[in-house]
Amino acid sequence: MVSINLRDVCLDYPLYGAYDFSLKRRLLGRLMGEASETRTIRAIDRISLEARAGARIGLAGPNGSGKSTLLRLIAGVFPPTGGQREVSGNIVPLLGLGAGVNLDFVAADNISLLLRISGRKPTPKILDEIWAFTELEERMQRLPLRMFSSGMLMRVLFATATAFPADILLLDEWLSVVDENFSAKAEQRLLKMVETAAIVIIASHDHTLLRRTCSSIINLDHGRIASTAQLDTPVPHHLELREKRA
Ligand SMILES: Nc1ncnc2c1ncn2[C@@H]1O[C@H](COP(=O)(O)OP(=O)(O)OP(=O)(O)O)[C@@H](O)[C@H]1O
Repeated sequence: MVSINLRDVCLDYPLYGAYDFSLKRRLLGRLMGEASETRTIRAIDRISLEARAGARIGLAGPNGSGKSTLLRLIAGVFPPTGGQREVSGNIVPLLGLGAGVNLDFVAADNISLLLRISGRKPTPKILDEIWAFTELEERMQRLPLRMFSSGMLMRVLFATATAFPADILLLDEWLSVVDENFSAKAEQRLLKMVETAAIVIIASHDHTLLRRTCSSIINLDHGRIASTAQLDTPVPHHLELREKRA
């Protein structure tokens, strides 16, 4: 059964020596037995959340309130520092351009790697289908991702992430970099995934988008749940994906 169960999860980002940029001082400090200064920032603070099939959850809250971090935590990109995370079902995380790729590897190898990470076998047929969806030149498959523009990179990542249906779809900022032609095609594919996914969680500053799309909205503040609003069942298919974030 598809489900997400978070119990009192916390996530601390380590800020290694963020306040001391002197390597010499840090090395000397270590030699002299000073306790190493690893400060942390608590991005998620004891959040509990349950979601079952059919859930459409919006994450709202000001900049830095923890929306992206919570999505990454659900996706398994970061293990929680504390609390428990139980997730059943395959996750498609559309979280951002950097997630999970090695810019020095060629595009084809990155695609294979991403497929393997999500438990899929990168057969030549699947690789061809993914590349066809990107509409990029054939030769670019053999170029390192470092040489791709952000729009091209977005195409590759989007085509790969959405090649298979999702049980759990996680959406953070996305699609705004891609040009109009690709965006329409991507939007169609994504709408289909939103329709068919058992659980969808969307982080956004756009309250109208969240109200139209979600059945509940969780407001985050300083990494905590400040409030949760239950909404009437949203009107389906009205997801405007070309939002720009504040
Ligand atoms: N890689 C990181 N290293 C250290 N701190 C981080 C990192 N990423 C985020 N943070 C901190 O974690 C907190 C939550 O950030 P997060 O990006 O999850 O917020 P957000 O609600 O998604 O913000 P926004 O609306 O601006 O995208 C912030 O205080 C931020 O500074």
